[in-house]
Amino acid sequence: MESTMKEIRGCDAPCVLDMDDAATVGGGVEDTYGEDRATEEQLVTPWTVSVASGYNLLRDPRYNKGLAFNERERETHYLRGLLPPAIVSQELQERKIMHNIRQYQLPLQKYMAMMDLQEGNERLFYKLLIDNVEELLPVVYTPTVGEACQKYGSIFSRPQGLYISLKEKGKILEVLKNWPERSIQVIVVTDGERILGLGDLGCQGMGIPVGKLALYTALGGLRPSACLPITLDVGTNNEELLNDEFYIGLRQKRATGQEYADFLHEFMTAVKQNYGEKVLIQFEDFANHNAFELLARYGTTHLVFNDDIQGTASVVLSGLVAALKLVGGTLAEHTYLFLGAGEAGTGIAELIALEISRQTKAPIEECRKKIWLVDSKGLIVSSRKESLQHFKKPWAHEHELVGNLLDAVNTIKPSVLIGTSGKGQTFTQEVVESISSFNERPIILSLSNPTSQSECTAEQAYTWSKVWSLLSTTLPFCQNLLFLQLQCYG
Ligand SMILES: O=C([O-])CC(=O)C(=O)O
Ligand SMILES: [Mg+2]
Repeated sequence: MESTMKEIRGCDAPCVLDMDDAATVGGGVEDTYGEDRATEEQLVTPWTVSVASGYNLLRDPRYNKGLAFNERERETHYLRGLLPPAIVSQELQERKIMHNIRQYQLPLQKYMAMMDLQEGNERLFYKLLIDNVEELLPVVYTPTVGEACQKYGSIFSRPQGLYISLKEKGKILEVLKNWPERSIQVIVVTDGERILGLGDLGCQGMGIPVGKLALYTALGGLRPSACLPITLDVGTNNEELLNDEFYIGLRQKRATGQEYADFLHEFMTAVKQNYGEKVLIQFEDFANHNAFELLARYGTTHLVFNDDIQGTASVVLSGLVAALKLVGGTLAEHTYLFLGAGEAGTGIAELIALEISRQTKAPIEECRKKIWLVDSKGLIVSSRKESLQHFKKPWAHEHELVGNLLDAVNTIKPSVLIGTSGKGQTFTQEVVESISSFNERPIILSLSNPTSQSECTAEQAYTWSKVWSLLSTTLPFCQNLLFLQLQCYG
């Protein structure tokens, strides 16, 4: 200690840090943290254990209660004078904020108000979300979160979550240690390359892990402090963002190949080192070309889950099982046609096939034949097999080439039509009329989101089909299904 202090202070006589000594350095004001002794080379780290009180307590979202602090709390936590005299219960504060939020015309304004609340008074934020889930879920998550991510740079005020960029290569473990919480149970991580149906939003994808974890707390009961939203910034290929003066991420093209793999590997290793074996790492909104590979690569060494491949699939399968109670028949008796053969499409298709196989005891290869997928080049058929990405190959059945969705509907004659294409307005009137012409009760799931990317709206499907009992839903509107998904985590 003596020699360290001597070095730091650069004095000849032995120096020991004691209170008298501390009081004299820096001109009479006590140098509690040794700041006067810090040099460029050797910073002083003020390790302390502190109890939040007074001004700091009001600015700590985890403990702040706003005007709900009672007289006794105001006294014991040094809050006198820092708050106006009125004591306002949490219930009344909730009513006031809901009233204010309802005044906003634009969903994005409501989103910003909710994020402000999360950053200012976490308990009130979750109370609002839990008590008004139908109204606020589409604000905090899809569809509004999509627009928020697109404009994240412009609306950015305070950082949420942990940003790990290529600049932190070689130091990811240190970055994780900067996060204030130690007992993390769930990490939702994105690299921002496929944000909902909106594509590459780079670093601005942070809205997704933040929003999703807010739902896990509100609906799944996870402690907020156990949740860690992370965005890996490996660059972006979105030219508009690269040229946007308000963009908050690295201004470079995406890292690919070995550089990307090494960065991800460092991240995965550091997470396990810092939080242990049991931390759940949820991959969210990675592009197809990385999502399947990451899940396969880390499936045996880490507790991993890909929401877009596995989460959406479990929600949709539960939706179908519920729908069959209305529509009739077993899963095996239906024929499925997907528009979109990416993570969501192939993930759902595989889970349906697995469930049919479980129910009928038929081999999975046979069960897959009930399911057809259309991608941007048309129906996936065996003659296209060579050129298909690996995750599409199991769906290349024997059939002649079919170039578009309408022709595929007319030849395959599905009873279930599922949209996972990320392309808006692709379930056209003709498509809906066609499927309704040979099904008394077709099931139409238009899952792409946000709403601008939905294959059709529920209203369009009902209007065009003229079938009273048609079951139609779009992802932003099927919150009851999302709730089921959350229960799986909870
Ligand atoms: O968050 C959802 O429910 C849907 C989703 O993962 C996506 O579209 O990427
Ligand atoms: Mg997703």
